[in-house]
Amino acid sequence: MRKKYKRWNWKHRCGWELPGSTAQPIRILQVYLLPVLRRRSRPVSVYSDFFQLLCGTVVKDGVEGICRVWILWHPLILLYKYSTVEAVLRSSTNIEKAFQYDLLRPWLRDGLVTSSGNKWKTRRKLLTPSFHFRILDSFVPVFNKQSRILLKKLKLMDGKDIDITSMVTLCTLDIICETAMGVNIGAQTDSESPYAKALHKLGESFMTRLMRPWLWSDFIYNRTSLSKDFHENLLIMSQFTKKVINKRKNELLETKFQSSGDVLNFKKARYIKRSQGAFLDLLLYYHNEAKAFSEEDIQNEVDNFMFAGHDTTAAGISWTLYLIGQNEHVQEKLHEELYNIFGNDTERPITKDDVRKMSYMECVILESQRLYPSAPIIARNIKEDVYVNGKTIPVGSTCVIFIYMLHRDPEVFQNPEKFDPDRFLPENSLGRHPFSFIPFSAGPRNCIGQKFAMIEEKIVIANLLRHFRVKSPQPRDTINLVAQMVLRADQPIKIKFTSKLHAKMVKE
Ligand code: HEM
Repeated sequence: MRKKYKRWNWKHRCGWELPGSTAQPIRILQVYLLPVLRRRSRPVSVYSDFFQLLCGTVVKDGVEGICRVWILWHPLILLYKYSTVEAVLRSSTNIEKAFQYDLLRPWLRDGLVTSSGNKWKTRRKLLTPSFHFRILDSFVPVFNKQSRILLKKLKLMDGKDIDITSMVTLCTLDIICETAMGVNIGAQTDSESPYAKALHKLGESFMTRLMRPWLWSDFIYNRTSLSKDFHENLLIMSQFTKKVINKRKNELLETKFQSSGDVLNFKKARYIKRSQGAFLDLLLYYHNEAKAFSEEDIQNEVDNFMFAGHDTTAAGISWTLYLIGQNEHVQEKLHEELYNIFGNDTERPITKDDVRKMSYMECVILESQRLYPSAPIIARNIKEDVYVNGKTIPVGSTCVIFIYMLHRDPEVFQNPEKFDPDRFLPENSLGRHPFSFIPFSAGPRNCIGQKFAMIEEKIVIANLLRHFRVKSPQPRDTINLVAQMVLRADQPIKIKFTSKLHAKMVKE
């Protein structure tokens, strides 16, 4: 008991010593908690106010990249400069996710996103080969196929303002289902897909709970209708993944028995070389041959890929298209790059070599991730004291890596609000600190899917720009941001797609 008190006292003393404002809890109450309790405003606008409050607090009260915020009795330490961020992310001890991630546990269980300690280390080592470049290359046809379905749908809406995020999300969902599980759920063509709906609702329920601290207690939450809905959707989702896993397992076992020569040579490399739904196949290899994964473990990891791998890329693609539609000269340069690769051929599927040639496209995607990082905030539970700029961040506190503000550090990115993809040209990136731009996080717990995401984004955007010119009618300063599971706008992002042929005729 005394030990616990001492630790509590130490944490609070350190909390008070770190830069921050004493008036801040009152602002949180005013801006966030009371409106949510009174239910007077749309939740999304309250979340947006809260996000702005956090950004404002950091600017006003933070010192040298650290800002302490009290959430009730718990100090939250916001870090937003490369020097402070590096101290936490580089550590091999401070790899445990913050307690807020525990709210995801009923969904993600002990998968890669939420696990910690030795379990996480072993899993990460086993799963890294799933993102081998050969496997990623084998996904290129899926990226092409699904982005062409999106293209066809957009062609039917030529010249109209379209809510881009919802359409792109269905496309990236189809992509992750096909690449992670080897099944096409056809979410783009069947808007009633029960799996897609359940996944979407799970995300919403999680956010609703996260933003209401009184629901963090299981005792209270389990008595609400929100929890009932959450568990109903969870059941739909897990039944679906279970079915897919069993089917694929039986298929692989059958192939194995048919060609008995393979049984003895059932090596990982062969699996990687042959697999179609590679993530699942590799997991099944670990299950069948190496006995390293139970069926439940496989399901956990598939659910984790589904969670981490589609909203993030959808946000990335949507914000990039939005920014392209706002910047005519950037769009011009992109069209030129695509013309140099494909000429006038708009139909040929994109190959892995084409992807490597899209160097300006890469700068555009990275600059979009700088301004609108899909994951604007991540958090760690501090397991070992961290010393930064002569200050101590004590064991037991929660560190928030504020990626959104980190990417706006004027000492690193001059005129930070300006959209300027040239910042990422090799000559302009020289000497930039590696922790000053981290859309995929950094250090041992960085994003395992970052190469996957970059290839996917390039192919989807390129396939659209080979056919369309894009225009974004909403100016940037009219869009408020909301940090939900990914960074979103508080209103649908509209984009007008005009087929190039049509655009040319209008010009003439
Ligand atoms: C633009 C797209 C993406 C962005 C910006 C992104 C960003 C991130 C970030 C910031 C983290 C660290 C999260 C944390 O510390 O809490 C992360 C982790 C992770 N991401 Fe991504 N991600 C993207 C796409 C993907 C894709 C496509 C996949 C899978 C196919 C994926 C799988 C994962 C997994 C499994 C983790 C947990 C890794 C670990 O803890 O070892 N991500 N991602």
